[in-house]
This record gives sequence, structure tokens and C-alpha cells, in this order.
Amino acid sequence: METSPPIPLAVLVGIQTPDVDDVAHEASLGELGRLVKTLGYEVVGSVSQKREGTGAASVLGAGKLEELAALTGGSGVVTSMATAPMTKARRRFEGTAENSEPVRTAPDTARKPEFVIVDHELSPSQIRNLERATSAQVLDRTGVIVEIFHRHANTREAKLQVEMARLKYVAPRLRESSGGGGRQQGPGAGESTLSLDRRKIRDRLAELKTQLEAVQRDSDQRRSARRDQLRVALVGYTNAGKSSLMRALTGSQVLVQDKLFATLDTTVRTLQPETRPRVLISDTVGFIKQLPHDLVASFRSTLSEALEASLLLFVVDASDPTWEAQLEVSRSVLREISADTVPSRLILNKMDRIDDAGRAALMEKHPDAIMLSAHTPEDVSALRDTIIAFFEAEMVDDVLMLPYAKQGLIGEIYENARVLSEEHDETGRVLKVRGLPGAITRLQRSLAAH
Ligand SMILES: Nc1nc2c(ncn2[C@@H]2O[C@H](COP(=O)(O)OP(=O)(O)OP(=O)(O)O)[C@@H](O)[C@H]2O)c(=O)[nH]1
Ligand SMILES: [Mg+2]
Repeated sequence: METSPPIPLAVLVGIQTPDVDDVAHEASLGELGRLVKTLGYEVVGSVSQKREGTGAASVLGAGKLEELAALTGGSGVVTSMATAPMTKARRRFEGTAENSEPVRTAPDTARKPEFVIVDHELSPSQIRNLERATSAQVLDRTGVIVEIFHRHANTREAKLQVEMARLKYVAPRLRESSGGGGRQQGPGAGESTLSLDRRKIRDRLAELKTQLEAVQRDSDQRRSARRDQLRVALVGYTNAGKSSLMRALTGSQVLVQDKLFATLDTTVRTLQPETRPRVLISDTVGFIKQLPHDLVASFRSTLSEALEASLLLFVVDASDPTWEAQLEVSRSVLREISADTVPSRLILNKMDRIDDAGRAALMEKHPDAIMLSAHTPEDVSALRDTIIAFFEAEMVDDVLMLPYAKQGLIGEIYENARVLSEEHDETGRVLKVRGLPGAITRLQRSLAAH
């Protein structure tokens, strides 16, 4: 007898608003499908509809809602739903869509899908309405992303951050109907379970915040120890190939996977073969369209990594037809934290998937971009040269006097600068060095200190 639990089945729901073209709409639903797959669910169909907005009480129009409910085995109606009058423009936009787009679904699924996954952020009441009409569990895009982060978080910092984001997502969605008994008590039964739950969440959030602050103090210290070092951050959309490039540039074994949000923790490694001073590369969490705000805020270590780097490499999957929109998502997240002042280069990755005509078109449109494949060693080696040349242009030459009494600092000098020559006189060593201005200033300061 088969005992393992069956894979949950899911139907996707997408609303195409007037500002979204067909390619972007398809891509968004495709991406949602991959997110849902990452969660371990199987997508058995999708329902999509053109509408003016995503704010309607039941998200879909009445007809589409019935089609969806037919798939999931629900009634198709939200009892308390008020139907808004249709404007002329709205009728023109949405008009024929009800019938023109067939519901896409696998032909003979005997089981009814248990999940309806909507490609937009929903209000708690929209979720409730859809659940009533479909008899399925409803998750929105944010819910899916929060859940994936929750499952993938590895380090203590990431775990704490994700738990906070998850609680913040869950709190407003708590409702009487969810969970076990005790919720149906009438008035007078004392504090309701619901407000008790809410209070518990608030307490837990406060506790998490304290723990997180402690962990972050440690990581701030580690980061500030790397200050003035030559630092490059790989940033970009999820699945663009950041970790693949990280592996190729540093010879490290960071996780590379063809799934969304494979990386949730920042890793820092040295560029190989090692340079003097050495260059540090950081791999960071990927961005995604509609990344929930709490998650953006909580990924402080990735964002600080980007903010404090001397060079940002924006990695995109050039073989994805929507890469330009994906790049804009990454740029706008970084803009929000003012990391857009850090010098950056655009890396068009996965060029091995692009034919000559596509390559020529990209080259014409983005003459400054670096085109490469993370899987091609020559490309990676050329990128290494570009990174080194970038820092070389920033570096200055200087002379450091290292008194014999302070020989202990020699390691720090070699770590932070390139020693061009070394002479001895009666007071100590005279070192000609080359390095980033900040690093040299700091070395001068520690030499001057008593
Ligand atoms: N064909 C091809 N595939 C690539 C290339 N670079 C990466 N990939 C593949 O793209 C997928 C995602 O790569 P990752 O390096 O994990 O991407 P990432 O940007 O780190 O993704 P997240 O950690 O999820 O944000 C993997 O299946 C890689 O093998 C490339 O240059 N060419
Ligand atoms: Mg990664």
C-alpha cells in the first residue's frame, strides 16, 4: 500500500491588468508555477482573466469564479459578495475575456486540487471569499514566497528574519474559522482565542527582534572587519546564475540549483586565483517581483552586503525574455536602500543559450554590458580580469613606515594592500604599497596609534 502523502495539487489564478502585456502576464504565471513547484506542489491548471484591477471582493468575475470552483469542487459563489457595476471602459477591457480564454488544465485529474494560488497580493477578506467559493485553501504570491523562505532558511539570522516576516504575514490573516476548537465561544467567554493568538504573535515578534539584533551585531562586526577590503557583490533576480558565477569565480561549493530562492544566506569568498590585496566576492539572496516588503526589510545582511560593496555586479539571465523587467526589480529594491550609488556593471549571463542574432541585438542595445556564461571558464576568467582592473583603477600608491616595535602589523598590511617594495632603515621597514585609499588611510592610522 502507498503510504507517503500525495503531492498537493494546485490551480493558479492570474489577473491581467491593462498595464501588463501578454508576454509579461504569461511570464508572471510561469514564475508563480515555478514558485509553487519549489514548494512541492503540482500545478494542474491555471485560470486567467483580464480585469481592470485585482481589488474585487472575489478577485475573479462571477463566470471565471464558477469555472475555478468547478475545478476545485466548490460552490462558485461568495454568499456575501456584492457585484460592482461595470463601467463602459471596464466592459470593453474585460468584455469578451470571460469566454475567450479557456481554463487550462490537465485533462483527467481525478483528484480535486486542494490549493488555489493567486498571482497577486490579496487582502485577508479576498482570501476568505475565494476560500468560500472554491472550498480550496487559498494562498497569494506573498504567502508562497514567505513559505519558501521559511523552508529554505539555514543560518540563524535568516531563520529569525524569515520567522518575523512570516508572523507579520500571518497575523492579519488570522481568523475565527481557522484552527481547532475554542474559537466558537460566545461573548463573555473571556479573551477570545483570536486576540490571545494576536498577543502571542506580538510577544514572539518582540522576542525575535531582540534575538535578531544580537545576531546582527555579530554580523555587523564581521562586515566592518571587511571594510576597506576589495568587495564585489553579486546581485540580481532569483535563478539568474549568481551562485554559479560565485562558484566559478571563487572555486567554492555554494549551492546552485534550478529552483527559485536556492540561496537565502549571504556567503563571502575570495576571488581565485588569489590577488594581492585579495578581492572578496559575496553571493546574495535573489530578488523577485512583488517581494514582500517585510522580507525586503529583513534581508538586511544581503542588502548591507550590497551597500558596502565597492562594485555591484547585476547578474541577469539574458535568455529570459523578461530579463529587463527582472533587472528593474533588482535595481528598484537596491534603490530603496540607496545602494544605487555603488558603482555597478551589468552581467548578461547564460549567453550560451543565445544565438548569434540575439547576441548581436543585445550587444547593440547594451554596449557596456559584460556578456558571458557562468559555465564557460574563459568568460569567467575575463570577468576576473575586469574585476581586477576595476579595483586597480581605484587604487593609490603610498609609503608606510613600520617601526620595528610594531612588526606585528605586517600581516595587516599584506592583507589590505599590495606591497611593491620593502626596505629597512635604522627605525624600521619602509614599505611602498598600493591599495584602496580607505585601506591605506586605515593602515596609516594604526601605524600612528600607540
Ligand atoms: N545555460 C546556462 N545555465 C546557467 C548559467 N548560469 C547558471 N545557470 C543555471 O541556472 C540555474 C540557477 O543558477 P543559480 O546559480 O543557482 O542562480 P542564482 O542566481 O544563485 O539563484 P537563487 O539563489 O535562486 O537566487 C542553475 O540551474 C544553473 O545551472 C549559464 O551561464 N548558462
Ligand atoms: Mg543562488
